[in-house]
Amino acid sequence: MYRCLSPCIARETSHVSMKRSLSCTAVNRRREWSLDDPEQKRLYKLYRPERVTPNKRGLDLLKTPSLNKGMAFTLYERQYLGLHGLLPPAFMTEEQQAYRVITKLRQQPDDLARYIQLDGLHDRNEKLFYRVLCDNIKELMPIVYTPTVGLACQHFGFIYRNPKGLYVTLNDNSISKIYQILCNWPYNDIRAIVVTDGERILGLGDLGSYGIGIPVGKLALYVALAGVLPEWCLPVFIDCGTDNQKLLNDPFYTGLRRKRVRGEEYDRLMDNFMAACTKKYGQTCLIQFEDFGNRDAYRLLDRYKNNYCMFNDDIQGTAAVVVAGLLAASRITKKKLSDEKFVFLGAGGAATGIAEMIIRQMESEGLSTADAYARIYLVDIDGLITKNRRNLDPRHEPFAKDAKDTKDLLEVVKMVKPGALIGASTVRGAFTNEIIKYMSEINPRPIIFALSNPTSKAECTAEDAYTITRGRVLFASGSPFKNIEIDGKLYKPGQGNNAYIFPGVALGAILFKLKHIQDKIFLLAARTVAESVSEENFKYGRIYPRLKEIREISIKIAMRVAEESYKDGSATLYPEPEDKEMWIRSQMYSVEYDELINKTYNWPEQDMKHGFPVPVVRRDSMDE
Ligand SMILES: NC(=O)C1=CN([C@@H]2O[C@H](COP(=O)(O)OP(=O)(O)OC[C@H]3O[C@@H](n4cnc5c(N)ncnc54)[C@H](OP(=O)(O)O)[C@@H]3O)[C@@H](O)[C@H]2O)C=CC1
Ligand SMILES: CC(=O)C(=O)O
Ligand SMILES: [Mg+2]
Repeated sequence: MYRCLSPCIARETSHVSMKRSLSCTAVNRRREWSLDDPEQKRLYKLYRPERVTPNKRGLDLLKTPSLNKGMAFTLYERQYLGLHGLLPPAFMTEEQQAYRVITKLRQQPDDLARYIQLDGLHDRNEKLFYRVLCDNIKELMPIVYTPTVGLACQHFGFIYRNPKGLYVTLNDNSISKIYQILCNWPYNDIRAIVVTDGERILGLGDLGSYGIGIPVGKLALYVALAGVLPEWCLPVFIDCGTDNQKLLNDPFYTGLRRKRVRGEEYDRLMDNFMAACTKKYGQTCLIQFEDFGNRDAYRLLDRYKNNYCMFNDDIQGTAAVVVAGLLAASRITKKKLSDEKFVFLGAGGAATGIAEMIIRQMESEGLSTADAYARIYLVDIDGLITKNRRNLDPRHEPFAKDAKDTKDLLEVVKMVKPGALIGASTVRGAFTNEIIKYMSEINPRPIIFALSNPTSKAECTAEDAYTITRGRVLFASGSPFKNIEIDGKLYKPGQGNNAYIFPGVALGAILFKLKHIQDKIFLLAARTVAESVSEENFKYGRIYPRLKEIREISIKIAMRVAEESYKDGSATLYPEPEDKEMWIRSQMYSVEYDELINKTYNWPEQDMKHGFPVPVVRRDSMDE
């Protein structure tokens, strides 16, 4: 029985490093791992990974980022693996290397230079890249993710060095052609894809193929914030053209130089892509949709969500993180969500997704659906969404109000008197000082979320929100803001970003092999994040946990995903792990270098050349 399970759980690492990763760091604070414990030994044998010694040597090994350790290769490894003399004679531990990297990063002139340095490290030495990222998540998340990733995407043609994902274009519009492209990726056991067509990159609009930086950044967080193995991850850009004339004129542009295709041809490309991915990687390969334009985001989610293991992060992930923040805030305001009124600036994928999840939460608190809709006001580029509006999007219909048409946000806020004002509009500074002041006059603890990314698109700054309300605001922003001191009190603004949600949901979906991801999973994730907000966080006016806690939160989310998904039959990993936490932890990526040589293995004669073993794949003797 255990044997038949192994293909779905095999992973490329040594059992030595697995033992180390299980016993190391915060990952295992609650339960000490020991093979002396018969139950743990049983689980270890059940879930143990394949033992692989790399079949690479010499320069080839140094140029393989997943195996390269640079000057951390020991003398023994240098001799056995044909590296002797190829490296400077000194040795450096991974820790020393990480210190060298962070020191250099801090000396870079700006964030784009830091992004380029980290990108180069990612290309050369994967473990060290993740080690530095994990050890300095608060400092480096703004580099590999918003806001700097937005800047990197804008300059992508100029800074491009090495491919980090796959490009599927209109010229490959058949299942077999896309399948062939997938076969060109160096890893076969892909379990998670993040895909974009680049039409709405953060709040920066259509960046065409320069948008590939977003899937790359999101997947870096899969690894850093949820311990998903890098070799399971695949960033994909779907190139169907761009309507950004500046890019079409850009000599460095990396994508198809044509206007975006819409309609049937676009849909066929997306359908073929989904079919090719599942044909190659199986029905449980997770596909996260990221930064699609407004006209496609919801449409594609509705089209695929029941047939594939997929979700739209901007709609569902964002909804969950905002509801988490609102639930945490309700512990301070002492008001349930169903007691509040909400005004949204923006009515696109993010805002509508959030509004719909708030409705679900209000219903669970006992409010009728109609009453719940009545409490939410949406304002988009054409103003307040009212019943007078022609060609109303069916999704917006239940939110439309019997009210006067206006494009003036202050007027809407004065009319509604909301407890919470939420921005997902990409309009910098739309929450004017006057609006923030009014919010603080009508609420003892006004809730103001400026979610638009990157920082340059935020509806207001943290400084304005805290200063104008004299620190009473319950504030969150999509991109990070610096701490603020008012009247001698320190405020640490929280980041209302889907990065609290998607890594954990993905971890659960991947490890428990979900067929599809139901909406309720995101509400569970929201509650899990909200429960993780401590009184200590509140002390600094923050309604989200610290970024460095996300890895543990991801495990909790993954456990709840599993529990829920076994109940409704969407989890397909069998036998069902009894101890789900142990199973999750045992599968997570360790940033510590693996030992590349199996010292206990008795090398047979035919595997020896010049007195050294030729590294080959071997099963570890523990199984025998
Ligand atoms: N913090 C987080 O985790 C996340 C943040 N975001 C950010 O939220 C923003 C929006 O994302 P998303 O909803 O997916 O994008 P969409 O393009 O789907 O929606 C943008 C919305 O803003 C509206 N809008 C544009 N200009 C104005 C204006 N001048 N006044 C009022 N409304 C306006 C648009 O109206 P219309 O449709 O009429 O043009 C549309 O409803 C982005 O900046 C994105 O980076 C997104 C996901 C997660
Ligand atoms: C955070 C994110 O997903 C966005 O801004 O699009
Ligand atoms: Mg996004």
